Amino acid sequence: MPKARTRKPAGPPAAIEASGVVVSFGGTPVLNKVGVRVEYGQAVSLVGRNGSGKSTLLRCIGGLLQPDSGTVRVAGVDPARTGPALWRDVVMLLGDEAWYPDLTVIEHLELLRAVHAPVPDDIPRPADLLEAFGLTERADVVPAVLSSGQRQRLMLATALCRPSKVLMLDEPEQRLDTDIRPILAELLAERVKAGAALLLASHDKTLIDGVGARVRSLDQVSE
Ligand SMILES: Nc1ncnc2c1ncn2[C@@H]1O[C@H](COP(=O)(O)OP(=O)(O)OP(=O)(O)O)[C@@H](O)[C@H]1O
Repeated sequence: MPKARTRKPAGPPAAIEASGVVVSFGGTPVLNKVGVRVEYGQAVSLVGRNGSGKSTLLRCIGGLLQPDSGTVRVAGVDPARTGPALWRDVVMLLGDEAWYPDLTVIEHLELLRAVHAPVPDDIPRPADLLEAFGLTERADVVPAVLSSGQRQRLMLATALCRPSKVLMLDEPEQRLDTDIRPILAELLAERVKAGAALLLASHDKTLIDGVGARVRSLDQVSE
């Protein structure tokens, strides 16, 4: 009698898994069967020339864009079809800024911490994050009066002041002075060390090396 084939039990789902992703805009292909996988405790950076589809892939993984075909899973679920429970553990900085015009810089961080309470001790406190990002002097102003680089720093502080298991950041180094980049890398590396999955779209060597990211090129797959 033939032996019954034993199937290897499936392990826990990856933090991020995209496979065979196809996206076209107006008939022009942008992503042609692209995939990426990020485990918890890992960092991956998407690289590729301008227009190679890095932001488009991030938007698919963030559930903001439905691919023409292919599979996207975040923590094992389809991000386009899931409820709020998944998003509580996910930080996405995909380019769109959104502020409460009547809340100060530090109040934005305090609000996020209150929503995510109880916040574990390994998550940096608002005052420490403002200091790390050089915003201490700006703690009590509203975002509208910040420079664009200061708003980018605040955006990053909001991403890091709350617990998360998955972080997706599109060019987080944009508009940052070079002296802030190693600080950002260190803060992100701490999150990865604590078990979070980090998916970047970035060519910044300080950031890629600082977080120990594996590089995933989108050029190779589109050529
Ligand atoms: N909503 C849209 N409608 C039409 N075309 C789009 C749309 N979004 C992106 N594209 C096109 O898809 C291609 C990939 O864009 P995407 O922003 O994903 O590239 P990228 O690799 O992130 O580029 P960059 O390095 O310049 O940030 C580009 O040609 C862009 O013009």
